[in-house]
Order: sequence, then C-alpha cells, then structure tokens
Amino acid sequence: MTAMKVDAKVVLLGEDSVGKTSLVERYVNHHFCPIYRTTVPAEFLAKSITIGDKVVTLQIWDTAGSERYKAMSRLYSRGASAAIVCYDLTESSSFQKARFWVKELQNCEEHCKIYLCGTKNDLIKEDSSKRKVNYHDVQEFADEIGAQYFETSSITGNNVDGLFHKVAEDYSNSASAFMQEEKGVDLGQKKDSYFYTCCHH
Ligand SMILES: Nc1nc2c(ncn2[C@@H]2O[C@H](COP(=O)(O)OP(=O)(O)OP(=O)(O)O)[C@@H](O)[C@H]2O)c(=O)[nH]1
Repeated sequence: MTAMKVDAKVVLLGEDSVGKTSLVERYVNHHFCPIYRTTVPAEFLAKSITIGDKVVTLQIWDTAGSERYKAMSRLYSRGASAAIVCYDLTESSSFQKARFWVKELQNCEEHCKIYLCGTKNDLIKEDSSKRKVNYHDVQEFADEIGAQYFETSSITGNNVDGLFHKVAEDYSNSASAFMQEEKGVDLGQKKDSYFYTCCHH
C-alpha cells in the first residue's frame, strides 16, 4: 500500500531569542542546546509525520527574529501553509512582536494558518511570577484571529510534538478537503492506489 504524500511549508516567526530554533531542534532532533546562536537569515529542516493514510512532510523554515532581518523573514513566509508565531512567556515585548507578525501574515499570506506559541513554559512552571504574557490576553487574541495557541518548553519537550502534530493534522485535513473539492477524488476509496504530492513551495 502506498501512502499519500503531502508537503507543507511551515514558517516560524517571532522576536529574536524567543526560542524558535530551540523549538524546531527539539521537535526534529529531540535535542536542546542552551547556548544561544542567532539564526541568520533562516534555517531549514524537514520532518515527516504520518496522519491517518497520509505522510505529511513539514518543511520547516526557522527565520531570524532580529529587526535587521525582518524583510528576509517576510520573504521566507511567502507561500507558507502554516505559521508558528512565537513569543517568550517571560517577555511581554515579544508578544507585541507576535501581534506584528500576525498582522503581516494577514496582509500578505491570507491563506496561511496561524498558530500562536508561548515558549519557555518550564520557567513559568518553576516560578509563576515569571509569566509576563497573560493567558487570557492570548486567548482573546487567538479567538480574534482564529488561531490555536500552545505553551511549550523546548527543555522539557512539553507540548512541542502536540503543536507540530496539530499543524500536520490540520494541513492533512485541508489537503483532503482540497482534493475532494477540486479533483473529486474520494480518498477513502483511492488510498491504496493514489499517490499525490502537493507542493506549497
Ligand atoms: N528555559 C528555556 N530556555 C529556552 C527555551 N527555548 C529556548 N531557550 C533559550 O532561549 C535562548 C534563545 O533561543 P533560540 O532558540 O536560539 O531563539 P530564536 O528565537 O531562534 O532566536 P533568533 O535566532 O535570534 O531569532 C537560548 O539561550 C535558548 O537556550 C525553553 O523552552 N526554555
């Protein structure tokens, strides 16, 4: 039996040092590096995940958070199916920057599905007074923009797999819906023989 293959471009956006690289590194390589090395201008990693009868390959673009590379990060967002917009739960300014990136995506990539990700939740679990981004503010913002939100830790791995799994699952469902609408393909009946690669560059 041949599994159907779909590729999804996923971009990570957010202020510098919020933990974008660490999130990808934890998800793809099950590893955490405590040494900070700024990303310039972007890094690419891919990981495949099986969702039902499909193999979804997440093509993950980890962008630079620094102001200097804002224009580049914008370019890397082009054609993304999903964006994980990160902010550091212990830095309120990073949430303002997340709002900025959401606005950018809404203006330029209207079909891109947005996921909000509050990082470093291990620090909050250790000491709740370190939380500088209010949970209810995020919830309200997420409802307003129709996004899902996660709080993760790349140290403990908390919610990291769950976040990427959700991205892959949503993409897989939208790919099925697209194929059924556009091509009249019944995936349930054709899954043994039909091989499909959907490229969202
Ligand atoms: N406690 C804690 N520290 C983290 C976590 N994730 C990242 N860090 C630390 O935060 C710093 C920045 O992490 P990066 O992953 O490099 O951040 P980035 O968003 O990719 O940064 P840029 O490449 O400059 O945009 C590093 O010192 C990491 O070790 C986390 O989940 N918990």
